[in-house]
Amino acid sequence: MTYHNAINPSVQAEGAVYFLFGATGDLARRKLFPALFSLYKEGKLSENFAVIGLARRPRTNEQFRNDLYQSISEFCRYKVDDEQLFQSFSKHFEYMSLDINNLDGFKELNRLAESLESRFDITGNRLFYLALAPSLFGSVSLNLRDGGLLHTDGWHRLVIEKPFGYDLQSAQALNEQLNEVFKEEEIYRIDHYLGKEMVQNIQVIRFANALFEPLWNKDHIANVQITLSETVGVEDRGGYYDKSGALRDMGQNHMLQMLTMIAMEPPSRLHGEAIRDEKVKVLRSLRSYENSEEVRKHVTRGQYTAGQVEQTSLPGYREEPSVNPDSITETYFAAKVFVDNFRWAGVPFYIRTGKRMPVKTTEVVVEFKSMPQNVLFAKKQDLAPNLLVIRVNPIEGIYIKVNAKTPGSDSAIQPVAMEFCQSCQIGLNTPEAYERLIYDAARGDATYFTRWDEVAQAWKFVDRIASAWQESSHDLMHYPAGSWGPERAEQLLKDDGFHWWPVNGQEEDNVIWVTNSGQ
Ligand SMILES: NC(=O)C1=CN([C@@H]2O[C@H](COP(=O)(O)OP(=O)(O)OC[C@H]3O[C@@H](n4cnc5c(N)ncnc54)[C@H](OP(=O)(O)O)[C@@H]3O)[C@@H](O)[C@H]2O)C=CC1
Ligand SMILES: O=C1O[C@H](COP(=O)(O)O)[C@@H](O)[C@H](O)[C@H]1O
Repeated sequence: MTYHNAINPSVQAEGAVYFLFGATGDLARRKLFPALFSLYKEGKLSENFAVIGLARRPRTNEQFRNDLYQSISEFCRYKVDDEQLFQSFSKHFEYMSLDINNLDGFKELNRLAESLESRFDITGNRLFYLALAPSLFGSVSLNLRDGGLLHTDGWHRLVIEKPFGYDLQSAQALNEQLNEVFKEEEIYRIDHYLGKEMVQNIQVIRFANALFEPLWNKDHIANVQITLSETVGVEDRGGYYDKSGALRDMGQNHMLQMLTMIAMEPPSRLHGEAIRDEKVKVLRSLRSYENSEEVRKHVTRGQYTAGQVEQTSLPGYREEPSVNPDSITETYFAAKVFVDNFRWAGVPFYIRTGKRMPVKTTEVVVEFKSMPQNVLFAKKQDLAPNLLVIRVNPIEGIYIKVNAKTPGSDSAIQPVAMEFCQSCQIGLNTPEAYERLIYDAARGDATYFTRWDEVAQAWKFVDRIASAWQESSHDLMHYPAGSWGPERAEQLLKDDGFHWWPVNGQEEDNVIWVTNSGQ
């Protein structure tokens, strides 16, 4: 079963020129070059492709290909052990120094693209990847049009990075700018979490298992917990992050997108648009907090102070060199969210994300409602609820927690966690999110990119919280680096009789593990 646009997953992407704006930047180096190399190595790129790296600083083609080599050696999941393979890959790469405000430069770029199209037998398909600050997106698209780069017979696609705006209003303005040049179906808005193996697997786990789907509703599910914790701090990204904060950086996009994957209805057809239609319905059903008091009741925010992670002493957020020393930006938030539809009425979705947490992990815990107390269990032992845990990162896999008789005892009951650890499989080398997403964009499959109406709905929800926070910062809590965030975030669940389940293998002592991980 596939949820792609009926595209054969084994096909090669059509020939195209990839215009990589921001080719000297961090994203290109750490993610995009390695992703292109993996696709090439796996035969997913045909020989009819060319990549033009674009940025202001001067680089010869030789220097650029050297950068490419360094980046792949350091960050790619495949080793560059075959020199001949790298040579045949890198000959598709050229570099041009271009300031995106220089229209004449775009005309020259068009000439370079035409010559590469003729050299590599490419029929006019052009993919423009903007690994640039979002403030440059509008100018680039206008100059692509005015520089004549869209006058070819093939398709034209624009891939853009996050963040898509700062709030609904700025996102709308950006979208209007892009729409002057590109149609919605030509715009591919990246949310790299949608390219992650286990995020895509959520649909299969849900819709391909009779064990789960019939129970996937308010009658059987007590709550859902989504955790995206990071050990890293803000480091040198303060210029961006201090204006953004955790809510905009992770909440508006990755967290709400994961929530939609958990909460959406089955799509009516196996088609990308049908899936995106269902996701946007979830976003429309999010209960908007009525006033600032409601926001404060349901959402907790925090900022890290100095502390320790893995025995290393770390500075507080305000001591980071790239951050304003009086900053009130949140590096953590946790929220209780409701999806007001028939399926989910009354079920809390608890979401949390933070920097400088004790572990790096992305996990979804689905907690099922408890069984009624049963006379069979004479000792009146509390039964642990069943859990389905979807592990997205760093371990990829799932486990379910059930109750079973403690071996050898008369009636004692013990939780048993049965795990399928996908990333522990020997020889399994899961594709990186960016590989899937570049490959999908090259094949015209926008399923795992965010559509404008999804982005707009997500901003509506987030703007309500952000505007309440703007009124006063007295609810900003502090937490030491290396902790799980403010105590108030625990209370959010305690008030409802729940608690955050331990993540990332930090399970309770009394659980029996049955796992394929070999541990
Ligand atoms: N880095 C990451 O892990 C992630 C990044 N992103 C997003 O990706 C985008 C790029 O991020 P990142 O690579 O980290 O940023 P960097 O600051 O590392 O790179 C920015 C790039 O833009 C180029 N550039 C800047 N101004 C111009 C201009 N006027 N004309 C032409 N090129 C220009 C720079 O090159 P030069 O100075 O030579 O012109 C450089 O190549 C951002 O939107 C970011 O939010 C999203 C998720 C993760
Ligand atoms: O988009 C972003 O994501 C990263 C975390 O991504 P992951 O794939 O490593 O989980 C986060 O560090 C960054 O602040 C944010 O902009």
